Amino acid sequence: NNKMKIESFLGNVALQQTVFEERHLRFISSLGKGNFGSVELCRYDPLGDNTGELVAVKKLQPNEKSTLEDFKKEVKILSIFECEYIVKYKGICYSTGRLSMSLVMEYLPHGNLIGYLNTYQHINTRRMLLFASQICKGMEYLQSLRYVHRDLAARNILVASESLVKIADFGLTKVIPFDKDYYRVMQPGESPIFWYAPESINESRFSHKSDVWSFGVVLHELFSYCNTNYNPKRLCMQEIGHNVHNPSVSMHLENILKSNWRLPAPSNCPPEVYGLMKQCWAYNFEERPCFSSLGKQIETIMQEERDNLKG
Ligand SMILES: C=CCCn1cc(-c2nc(Nc3ccc(C4CCNCC4)cc3)nc3[nH]ccc23)cn1
Repeated sequence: NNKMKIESFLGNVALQQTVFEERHLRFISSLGKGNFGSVELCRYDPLGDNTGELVAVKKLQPNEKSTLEDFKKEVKILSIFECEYIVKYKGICYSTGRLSMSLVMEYLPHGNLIGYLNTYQHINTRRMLLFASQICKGMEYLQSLRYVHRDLAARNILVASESLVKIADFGLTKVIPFDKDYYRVMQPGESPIFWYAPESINESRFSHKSDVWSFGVVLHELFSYCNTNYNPKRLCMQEIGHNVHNPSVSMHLENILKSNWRLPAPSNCPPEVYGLMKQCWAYNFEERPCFSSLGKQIETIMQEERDNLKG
């Protein structure tokens, strides 16, 4: 049993469990809800003089869907990542008494892409492509560690500055087993099916190529300025018919995708960018590009934008 204790201690040390003391975490405001929990803005102020740093704290809301085990997995996953395009892990906070814990992360001041693009409508194509290439690099990094995000969407992309975005919310992220190239989930739960690849809708099959499909939907959200009138759910429901209700929505969605309907090109979207989206939305996952190929194509389009601007 001592061996077990030593292993678990070393495990924690290896995880750099930077522990934040709850009594120094001052609540400031609520930032949003993610998978399995809510996120709050806090100041970690051990000196008590308001000189402490602002942090984003994700509190686990233990309920039937999410358990402490799921949350510990999310913490473990995020604590491993070292990538400028993935929201940074800072540590954890054990709550005294209550059998719960919180995940402490860097605070990104501009919120998620949806709020940001609704606020700043003047973002030009080059800036959009810069954001797209950063998300692509973050996804390439995830893939290099055999992780599938499973919930890539503009709501889960945070804005660090006017020239940097980061991927967040790894509540649904899974590691692909070494002997397969996909992950099958048993309990689909409340799935964001309008961001899902056909094989994820039909067979709950998730892979790097299903993340690529979702990346195409994020591109569509970006170039639609995350306008709620043209968001993926609304556009799909328009096509399916608003009188259709769960659970047959996924069946109808699968049918229109199979008959080759896709989200329409956003207005003023450069044709080569819509071409990228269409590549991501190949019905057969083997025909979809990988993130490194997408990254290179985006860089090329950015270069053409630069050349055009020079005229
Ligand atoms: C993404 C996934 C879903 C869960 N989630 C994560 C966060 C989050 N947010 C922020 N910053 C932030 C800054 C300003 C605003 C405001 C609010 C009022 N209206 C305008 C925008 C909102 C959020 N930093 C973070 N670091 C790590 C997580 C995180 C929030 N929700």
